[in-house]
Amino acid sequence: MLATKQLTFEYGPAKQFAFPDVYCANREALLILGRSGTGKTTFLHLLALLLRPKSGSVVIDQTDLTKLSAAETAAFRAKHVGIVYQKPHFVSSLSVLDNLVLANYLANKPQDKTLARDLAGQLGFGDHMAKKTHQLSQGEQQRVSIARAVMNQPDIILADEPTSSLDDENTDRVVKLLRDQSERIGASLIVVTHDQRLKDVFQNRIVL
Ligand SMILES: Nc1ncnc2c1ncn2[C@@H]1O[C@H](COP(=O)(O)OP(=O)(O)OP(=O)(O)O)[C@@H](O)[C@H]1O
Repeated sequence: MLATKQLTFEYGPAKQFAFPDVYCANREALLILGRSGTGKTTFLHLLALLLRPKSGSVVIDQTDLTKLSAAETAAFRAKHVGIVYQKPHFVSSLSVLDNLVLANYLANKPQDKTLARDLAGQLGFGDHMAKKTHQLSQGEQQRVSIARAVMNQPDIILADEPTSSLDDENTDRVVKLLRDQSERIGASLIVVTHDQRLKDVFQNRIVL
């Protein structure tokens, strides 16, 4: 479960945000729609406490992230939150497999290569595990990002514009993968996007 209350943030006096309260129960999905520049990435980064709000709270299950220290927040995030970034961030010197198990390492969990291979099979990049991530197509990298986001069976999956550069067929595929994976592990799924194609796929949605 993720719930926010009265979240505000500013990059400076000229760029201030007051975000609507959101609630997403376990196993549910929430779509946050907004045009370019309305603050979607900023909001998603606040949900993960990658940015610290000026005021307000972000509660995941029983924990108010805004009450944690920076070190506690990083540890909590690594264990409980899976993030699919707008642009995938990988360690370029590592293989696809090692990028996946790195998520376990960062969460202080045993490296689960069996799960990594299972996910790669389900998401259709099983043949690429020994390659470096830059040797994969953009769509393949996106699927690796989704796999990495679920490697620690997180309580919350946050996805930033996961379909913006994809054609209709791959958009359907990526949305299905995100929903299947989050349902499989019982996580809450929150997607921020300007992609109007997604608005009919998600029952719960808010507009920024
Ligand atoms: N580090 C920063 N410093 C100052 N302003 C910023 C910073 N990051 C973002 N902004 C501004 O805040 C606003 C919201 O940015 P954000 O990236 O959250 O929007 P977005 O809705 O995700 O946009 P897009 O759909 O184009 O990715 C924009 O006007 C942007 O220029």
